Amino acid sequence: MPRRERNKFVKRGEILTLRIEDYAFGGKGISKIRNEHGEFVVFIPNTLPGQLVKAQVRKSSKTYAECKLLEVIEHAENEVDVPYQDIPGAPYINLPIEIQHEYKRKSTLELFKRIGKISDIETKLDEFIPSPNTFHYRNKMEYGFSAIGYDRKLKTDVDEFTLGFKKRGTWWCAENLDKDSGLFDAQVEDHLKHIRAYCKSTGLAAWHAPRKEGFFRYLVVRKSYHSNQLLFNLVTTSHELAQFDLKAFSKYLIELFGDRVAGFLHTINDEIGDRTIATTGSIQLIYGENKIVEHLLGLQFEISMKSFFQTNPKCAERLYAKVVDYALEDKSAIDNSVVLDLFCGTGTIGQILASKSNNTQIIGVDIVKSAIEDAKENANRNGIEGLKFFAADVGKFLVEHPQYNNTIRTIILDPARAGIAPKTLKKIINIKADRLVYVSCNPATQARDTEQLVLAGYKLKKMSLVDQFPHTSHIETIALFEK
Ligand SMILES: C[S@@+](CC[C@H](N)C(=O)[O-])C[C@H]1O[C@@H](n2cnc3c(N)ncnc32)[C@H](O)[C@@H]1O
Repeated sequence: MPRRERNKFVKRGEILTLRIEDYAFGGKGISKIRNEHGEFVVFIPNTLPGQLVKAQVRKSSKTYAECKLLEVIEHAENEVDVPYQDIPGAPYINLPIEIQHEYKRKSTLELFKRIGKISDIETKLDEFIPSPNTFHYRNKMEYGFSAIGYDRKLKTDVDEFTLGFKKRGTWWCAENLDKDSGLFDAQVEDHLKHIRAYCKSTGLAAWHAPRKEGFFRYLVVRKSYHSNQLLFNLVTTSHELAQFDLKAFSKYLIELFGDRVAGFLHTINDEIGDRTIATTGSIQLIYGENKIVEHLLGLQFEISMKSFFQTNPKCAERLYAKVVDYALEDKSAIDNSVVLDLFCGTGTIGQILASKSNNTQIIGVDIVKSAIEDAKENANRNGIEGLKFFAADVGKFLVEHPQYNNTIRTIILDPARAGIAPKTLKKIINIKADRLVYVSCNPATQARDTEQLVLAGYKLKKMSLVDQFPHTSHIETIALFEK
């Protein structure tokens, strides 16, 4: 057996000090190590060109290494101060938004060239759409309780009742959020330290991730930009629930936020894994309503805790307007036709499209039951007819409904970050629609699917990029494919 060649540049686990030279898709900074053996590429997520960073080698091959960021030692020249607490969810908040846009535009197009094999992708770019709000744009935040905190001065873990976010690169310890992060609601985040003090004063423990025990797990908050109201969901384990007064906690929330509190829910989650919290466990309404209402492009949408809803609703209006523009570009393929809205969530896109077309029947499919229930209620509330919603896996749904093959002209696709499963994509291709309007929150999976769609005879006609998530590496894309 050939001996594995020793890496001449880095060792696994080694801690390096690196200057970031370039930016790759997904927020990976690129650094290069040069020595007598040549040049070696190192990727470090959440870093920016110009920064000097300390990073630890996680994986390495003959040609490149992947590192974990430990610390930014020197900031880049183009970074500016902002009056917010820095959090792992906003690694680029110090970078002027125009520069963020440029990095996102360039790296996304490169991805479509490399993975999607679209060599002339620049000519397909229709528009780069910025978010109307650069700060305070999110409508949902998930704060975690932790029995292990982090002392920034001492640079070490400490036993401390914590409420905030996981420290970057760790799963066992968190950092308190003491003030506004600039991403969500300033009042909620300025009061988070008071909520933490209230919970701590009960004597019940915060979740201890290594031991997998504790009472308080998460606090999830949803906000409506239309009503300015808030919906709270406290996630705890069940063991010491008798010692926690849920009604008193809802009163405390009302003391802090007054009539902004639309409702308070309690979720029991005894699972030991740190999985998505708002969607697991049994959920119970303690106070007020279990939903909030958001307005988008003149339509109303009720959103429950478990349903997917675009995180930046003001920017989602721009995203949806573009999706509908692409769909309506060939109105003959929409009016008096059946349109599939696959991965439809709460049915937002289908409803907006139906409200702007004539005699169109929209078939919405999503795997989350509560999202489909919300979609049906929303369509009723908005008085839009001609919509049918199904709670099902898209792949299974298409097998069970062969009547759509060869009869559909337009399909809207908006899958989750993992993208469309290859078998499901084949079924979608088999429908033989003329046009696909494909929305994605993960261009890497969309670029992968683009190659398959082109092989199946589709052409990428144009695409737009939407900055739904300022200060992160994420970008939303809308691609129009035609036969
Ligand atoms: C990015 S969201 C799109 C939601 C919607 N278009 C909107 O803008 O509100 C992706 C949706 O895909 C759904 N989903 C994920 N996997 C699925 C599957 N295999 N079959 C059906 N729906 C799925 C999720 O529940 C989620 O609502």
